[in-house]
Amino acid sequence: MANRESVDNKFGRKALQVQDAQKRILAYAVRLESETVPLEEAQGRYLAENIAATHPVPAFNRSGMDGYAVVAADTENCREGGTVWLKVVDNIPCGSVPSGAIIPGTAARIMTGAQVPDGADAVVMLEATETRELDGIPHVGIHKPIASGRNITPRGLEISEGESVLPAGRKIAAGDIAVLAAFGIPGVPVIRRPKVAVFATGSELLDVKEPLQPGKIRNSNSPMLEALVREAGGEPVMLGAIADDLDLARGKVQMALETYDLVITTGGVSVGDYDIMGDLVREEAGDMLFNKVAMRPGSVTTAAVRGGKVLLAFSGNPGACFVGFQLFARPAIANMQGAAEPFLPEWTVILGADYAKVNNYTRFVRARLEVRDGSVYAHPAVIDESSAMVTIKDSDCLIIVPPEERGLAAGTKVRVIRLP
Ligand SMILES: Nc1nc2c(c(=O)[nH]1)N[C@H]1C(S)=C(S)[C@@H](COP(=O)(O)OP(=O)(O)OC[C@H]3O[C@@H](n4cnc5c(N)ncnc54)[C@H](O)[C@@H]3O)O[C@H]1N2
Ligand code: MOO
Ligand SMILES: [Mg+2]
Repeated sequence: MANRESVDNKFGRKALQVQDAQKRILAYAVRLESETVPLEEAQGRYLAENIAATHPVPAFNRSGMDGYAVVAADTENCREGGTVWLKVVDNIPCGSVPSGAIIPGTAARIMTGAQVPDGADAVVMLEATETRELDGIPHVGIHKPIASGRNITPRGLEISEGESVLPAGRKIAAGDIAVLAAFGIPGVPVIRRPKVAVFATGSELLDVKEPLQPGKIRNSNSPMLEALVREAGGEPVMLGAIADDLDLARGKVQMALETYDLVITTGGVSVGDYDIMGDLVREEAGDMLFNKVAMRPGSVTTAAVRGGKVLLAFSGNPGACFVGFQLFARPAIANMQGAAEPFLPEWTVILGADYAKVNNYTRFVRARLEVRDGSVYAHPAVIDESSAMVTIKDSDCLIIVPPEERGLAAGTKVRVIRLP
């Protein structure tokens, strides 16, 4: 009788919608602690705190040209084609400060990026000037009037002191690095990378170094997951592959959940005789978040929580494992790093070829994006089965095919998840 019940339980899975499954995971895959990393190691990390400008940018009125800082009103007098001669009273290379203010009738030679002296309100570029000495004193000749403000970037134009510039949860890219450097932040507060344990189950699995044997395959999912974890900002901890043995898997899962922040497995989540991961999660039903999702591939994706840690058990089928990672593990790893937006971006694009498969579950079809005549097309992979491995490498998006569709014609607008 007990046996009968467990069989019913195994087959009678209730499918959750993808978004509900994601919500359940994110409720447990929460932000980790922060740490400080050197600026040169901050790229790709997520900011732990809001960063405010420590000074205005620019911090002083800055010359945008090599030339002469002048009082613009002085140049009015050359409107009729004449030349105005101004006494050069200062020389301001970049990195220096003016020795005094500019008064009408005087000018300062100034280089791009240097601080504009008080009193000056325009910089005339060198090419529009001539120089000569009058009574042994250098003078600059200007032939055309210049408007007040020309070639000067005023203090605080880009940002004022104290203004918020980088919000917490932002993924640090090159432009952010520039901002952090400019504001003198050599140690950047970021959320630590989650340690993500990965192991595969399957008595058919060989290591990459082993020769192929009859009936066996090399474990390609583990190295793929390792790369995906790293791409998502996690620190992969590779725990190898184990045979389809329930006790072995139980021990491994327990150790991994105690030691690491997140555990990902691949294989053995369906209803087959050796699908031990499914059995393992069902053993302690209270911990299960779900064991079926209304999606293809990866409908058998299973998730559990133990001691506050999340276990994501993906299908062994490579396509399902890949899609499962993108939909569930990537947002979990991003959320644990405090990402403001843990989900991959969705775009609306044009379907590049007919897609005839119909399904009562939402399909996530691996596809390749192409820009043609300024429009973006998504071309579904010819072989997109859950079990197909080789075409994963050709996909840079997943087309979302809703369940009610009766097949989609080329030219239809479709939503895609843009892969990194
Ligand atoms: N009677 C039913 N059979 C199956 C169902 C079902 O609902 N009823 N679901 C099918 C679907 S859908 C999928 S997806 C798979 C899920 O299989 P498992 O998650 O149990 O994975 P395995 O049985 O371990 O392996 C499936 C397939 O993938 C290969 N594999 C496994 N691990 C790896 C790895 N690390 N690297 C590369 N390839 C791997 C394995 O050799 C199998 O070919 O179940 C269907 N069956
Ligand atoms: O879970 Mo399976 O991948 O739907 O084909
Ligand atoms: Mg199986």
